[in-house]
Amino acid sequence: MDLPRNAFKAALKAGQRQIGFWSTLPDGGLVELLAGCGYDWLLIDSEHAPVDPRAMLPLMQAAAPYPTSVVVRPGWNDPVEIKRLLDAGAQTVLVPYVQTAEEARAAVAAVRYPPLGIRGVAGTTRASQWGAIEGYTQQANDEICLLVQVETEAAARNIEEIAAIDGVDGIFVGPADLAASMGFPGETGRPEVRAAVCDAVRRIVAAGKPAGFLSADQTFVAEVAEAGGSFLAVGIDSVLMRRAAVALRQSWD
Ligand SMILES: O=C(O)C(=O)C[C@H](O)[C@@H](O)CO
Repeated sequence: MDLPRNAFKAALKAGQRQIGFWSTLPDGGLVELLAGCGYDWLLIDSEHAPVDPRAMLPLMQAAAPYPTSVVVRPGWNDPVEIKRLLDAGAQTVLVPYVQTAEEARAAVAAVRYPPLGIRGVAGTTRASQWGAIEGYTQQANDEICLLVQVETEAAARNIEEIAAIDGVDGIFVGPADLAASMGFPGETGRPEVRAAVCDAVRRIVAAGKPAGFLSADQTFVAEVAEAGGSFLAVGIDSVLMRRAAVALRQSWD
């Protein structure tokens, strides 16, 4: 059996825009539904969702039959958590709250086997199809895609240094945390925040790395696309569900 090719990593490298969706409600049926909706990538969140690596596994399995690339977000830049997600079969990881080149380097080390990194080597895991993928340990680094999240003013100041780290395959700008760090918690729509996000995206692209973003506000996503953003999550399950449910109820007032 061959190591599955990481279509998302290849698309980013080729400069192809990837439209994604954000999954925060940890239910296999819902993830399966979303995986079949035609998005290029589906983020399964564990930073802000009650999902540990054990709970992540059935969610990844639910998405696996569909032509969407699964991106998992661990709770933190933690090599132990990242290792367990990779062993469970994740190939693309979005690491939150990376603020410096040193933290980016640590994230790279967490996803790579030695001698390039510190990922622990297991004899057999789901990632290697329980050993059916010959040479998994030798090839795995090539197909793992590491995305890091820049989401504070300090991190934004360090974009060029973070982008220069070999092994960082893309940089995602988190608008909610960036807004909070700028002193505007909960106000991602403010002009200052939008300008800061677009400036970060332009600098990431100028530094030679793909830039990512998430918003349920399509105008904001369009601004970020115009600034050069290429992996763009355009919706969040909980937001979509609540908006639709409230609108339906209101249609009966
Ligand atoms: O800072 C952000 O924005 C993100 O990191 C994304 C959020 O975590 C996501 O849950 C949407 O609010």
